[in-house]
Amino acid sequence: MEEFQGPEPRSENRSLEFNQRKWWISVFVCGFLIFSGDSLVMLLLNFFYVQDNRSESNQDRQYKGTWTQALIQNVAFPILIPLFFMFPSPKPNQEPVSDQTNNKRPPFLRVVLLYVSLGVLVSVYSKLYALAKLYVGWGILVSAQLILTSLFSAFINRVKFNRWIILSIIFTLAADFFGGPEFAGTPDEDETDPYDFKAWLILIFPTLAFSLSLSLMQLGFEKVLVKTKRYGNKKVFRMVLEMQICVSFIATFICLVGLLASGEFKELKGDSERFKKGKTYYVLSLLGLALSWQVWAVGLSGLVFLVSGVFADVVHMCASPVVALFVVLAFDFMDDDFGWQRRGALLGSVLALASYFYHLHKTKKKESAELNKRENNNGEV
Ligand SMILES: Nc1nc2[nH]cnc2c(=O)[nH]1
Repeated sequence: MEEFQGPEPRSENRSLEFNQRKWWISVFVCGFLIFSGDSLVMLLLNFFYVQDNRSESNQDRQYKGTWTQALIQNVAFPILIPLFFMFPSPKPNQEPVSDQTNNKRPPFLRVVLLYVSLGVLVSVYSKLYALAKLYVGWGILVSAQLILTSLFSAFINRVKFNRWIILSIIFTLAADFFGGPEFAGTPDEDETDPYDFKAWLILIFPTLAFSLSLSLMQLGFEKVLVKTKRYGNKKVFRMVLEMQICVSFIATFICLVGLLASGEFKELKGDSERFKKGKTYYVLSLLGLALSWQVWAVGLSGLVFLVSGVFADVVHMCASPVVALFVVLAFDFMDDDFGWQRRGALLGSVLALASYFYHLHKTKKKESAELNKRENNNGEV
């Protein structure tokens, strides 16, 4: 799972210890990025929708502006380019490409195919997430996302589920269901018909695309990117930034085409003029949103790379009660408080994370014990 393999048998133990420490730090940093990204995005989204006066608009207009939001979710990827060059890259593997893989398709084509598929999935979930959030049913359905991620991970990534992971998933589902933050974009009067097939598709497709993208990302790191010559058959963090930049580039392109083709770009001027705090704040809030989405996305792909898609989704969903707390503190929404239900959800998040971390701790300990055993056996020979 990690990027570094100590070559000398004698120093293998110390190298493993060092790598594990580095790995734990990376996991905590990525987790922090997800929590920060989730919180900043929700605070800024609420600010945006409050300033945009949605509740006073007609129902039809309340569901607009979703291509813009989808574009904002992906467009700030260029800020990652300098970071990409700062991260070290291993020496490229000099072996001929055909020796590295039995697959007939050359690695370069597989990488392009991976990024294009992920770019399409990300654009689909960005657009539909922006739209689905405006439906009341979203709060109920978003929990299903983790179940889908688990199913995809079991079938596509062959992830094995033990009792600690299952316990973590159950606590996460409860935390997300009861601890979700208030969202100012939801129309006051929901007119969606429970039998409206289109509304169900709008709610189901972003969860499907999001869950599938996590599994595909994990598959990409483990089976495609490690096989490219550039990374010399190693897993390095640079891959996370490369994937994020390339996938966001494709998703940005698709969202831009959507924005132009739908004619939504014509509404931007009116939107900025209607913004209660004025045009400058309109631009600043979109800029802040775009940067926060990148913070979130790097944390998310980082955890997929370091652990798995399921773990990344668990951490993302466990952030809900914390985000709800920040929203309660920052806004004065009617009937929005941090009551016993949300406190319980926060406890659920803590237990979910504790359970998954305990599983990871046990896995790492087992790795060290196995190495010790191997070294002892070698010493005896
Ligand atoms: N579908 C989906 N899209 C997202 N975009 C950001 N967060 C989410 C999420 O939880 N689900």
